[in-house]
Amino acid sequence: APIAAMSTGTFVVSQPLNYRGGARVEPVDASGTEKAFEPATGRVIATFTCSGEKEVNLAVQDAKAAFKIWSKKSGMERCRILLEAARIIRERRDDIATVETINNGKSIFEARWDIDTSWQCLEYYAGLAGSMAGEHIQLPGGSFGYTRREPLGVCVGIGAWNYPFQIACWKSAPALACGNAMVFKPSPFTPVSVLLLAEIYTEAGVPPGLFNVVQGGAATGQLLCQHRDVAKVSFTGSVPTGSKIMEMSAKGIKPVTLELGGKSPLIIFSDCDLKNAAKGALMANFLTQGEVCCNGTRVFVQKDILDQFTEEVVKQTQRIKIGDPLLEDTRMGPLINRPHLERVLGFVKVAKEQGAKVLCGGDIFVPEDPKLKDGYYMTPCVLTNCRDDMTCVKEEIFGPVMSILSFDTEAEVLERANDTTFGLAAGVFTRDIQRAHRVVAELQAGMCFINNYNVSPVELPFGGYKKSGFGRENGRVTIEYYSQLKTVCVEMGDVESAF
Ligand SMILES: NC(=O)C1=CN([C@@H]2O[C@H](COP(=O)(O)OP(=O)(O)OC[C@H]3O[C@@H](n4cnc5c(N)ncnc54)[C@H](O)[C@@H]3O)[C@@H](O)[C@H]2O)C=CC1
Repeated sequence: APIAAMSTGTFVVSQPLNYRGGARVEPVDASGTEKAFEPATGRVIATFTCSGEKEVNLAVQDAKAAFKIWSKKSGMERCRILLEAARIIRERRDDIATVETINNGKSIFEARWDIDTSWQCLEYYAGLAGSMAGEHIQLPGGSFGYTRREPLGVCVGIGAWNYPFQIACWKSAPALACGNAMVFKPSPFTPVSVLLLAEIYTEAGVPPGLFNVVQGGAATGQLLCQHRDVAKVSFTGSVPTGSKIMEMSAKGIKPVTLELGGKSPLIIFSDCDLKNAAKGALMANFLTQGEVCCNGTRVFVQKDILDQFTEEVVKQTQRIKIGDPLLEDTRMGPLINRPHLERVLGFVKVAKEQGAKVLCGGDIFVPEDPKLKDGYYMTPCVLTNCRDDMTCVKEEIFGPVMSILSFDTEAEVLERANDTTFGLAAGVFTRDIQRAHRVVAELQAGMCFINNYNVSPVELPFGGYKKSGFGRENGRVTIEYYSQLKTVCVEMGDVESAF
C-alpha cells in the first residue's frame, strides 16, 4: 500500500537509516542507540545507532570518490539529473509529506507545502547549474585572465528537526548543482525522511556516494565538522550549537553557513488591512506548531487598533483545528516531543507570573481519539499585556505562543523591534508604501516581509543578521557559498624577468 494511505499509529521503519555508496546501510561502528517517535501518539517508530568515527570516515570517503566523477560533469549534465530528482519528489509528494508528518507532527496540509518548496529548490538550482560560468578578462599585450567557478569538495549538511526534508533539499540542491558531494546528518529526532531524498537522488542518476546520510547527535556531528576531508559545513539549528560548529570549522579553516534561531518582530500599523494583518500574525506564529526559526513572535500593534486586532487574532486562533496531523482538516499537530512540550508550557507559566495575560490557549490538549492520548499537543496561545523585558518576549520559545505588545510611534517601535541579539526575520503590515519601505530599511533582519509573513519562495535568499547566523540559503547568491573562484593568468608574450 502507498505510504500516503497510512493512518496515524501504524508506520514503523525497519530498513537501515544510514545511506552510503548509493544504498541504505547499517553503520560499521556506532556509539549509543537513539529512538525516533511519532509525536501524534508518542509511539517509537525507529530505533537506530549513532554513527562513529569509522562510519563517518567511510561516508566521507565515498563522497570523495563520487565528487571526482560529479565535479567533472558539465552544468547541463548536472541540471538534467537534478530536474529528474525534482520530478520524482513531485510525483511522490504525498508519500514524502506523510512520512514528514508522522515523524515531525506537523499537519499533512502543511507538510505538502514543505515538499513543494523542496522540489522547487531542486528545479531552481538545476536551472542555474547550466549557466554557472567564470569571466574572461583582457590584459595588456594580448595576455588575459579567466576565472573558473569550481566546487568546494565534500560538504557537510547538519539539520534541525522542524523541516527535515526541506532543510536537506535546501542544502543539497545548491551543493550538488555546484558540483559538490554531500554528507548529511539529520536531527536524531527526525531521521527518516531524508532517506527518501537519498534514494531519489540515486534513482535520478547521481553517482553512488554523492549524497550520503549518517545518523546521530552531537558526537556524530562533531566527527563530521572535524573531518580533514570536509570542505564546508552548512548548519541549521540553535545559536549555542552554531557557535560550536563555527569554532570547530575555524580549526580547519572551513567556511560555514549558519542558519540559527530568532525572535523576530512583526509590526502592525493602524493603517493596515486588519483582516490580512491578523492572518499574517497567525502565519507568523502557528505554522509547524510554532516550531519555526523565522517566526514573528513579537507582534507589535499600534495602540489605536490594539483591541480590534487582538480580538480578530484570538477569534482566528481559536478556530485552528488541533489533532491527528494526518487528517485533511487538521491545521495543528503535536509538538516534537514531551520535553519540548513541557519547555513551551513552562514559558507560558513564566509569562503569567511576569504579568502577561493569556487570551487563549497555552494548555495541554488531549484529543478525543484514544490513540492520540499520549501525543504532545497543546492549544495555540495568544499573550497580551506583554512588556519588552519579559522572558516570553526576549527568548525564542519555538512553540505556538504569540506575544502581543502595543506601540505609539514608528520611531519607538523600530527601536524596540531591533533591541534583540537575533536578526533572522521581520514583518510590517501597512497600506502606506513609503512607510513600509522606510521601516524595512531600518529593520536589522535578513528576511523582511511586507504585508505577508513566512512565505518562502526558493528564488529569494534566506538567512540571518546578528546572532541568527550568516551565509544564505536559496536564491542566486547561495552559489557563492558552495563554490570557489579559481583565477588563471595567461601570458601570451615573453617572461619579463626582474633577474
Ligand atoms: N535559521 C534557520 O534556518 C533555522 C533555525 N532553527 C533553529 O534550530 C533550533 C532548533 O533545532 P534543534 O535541532 O533543537 O537545534 P540543535 O542546535 O540542538 O541541533 C541542530 C543539529 O545540530 C546537531 N548538533 C548538536 N550539537 C552538535 C555539535 N556539537 N556538533 C555538531 N552537530 C551538533 C544536532 O544533532 C542537530 O542535527 C532553534 O533554535 C531554531 O531557531 C531551526 C530551523 C531553521
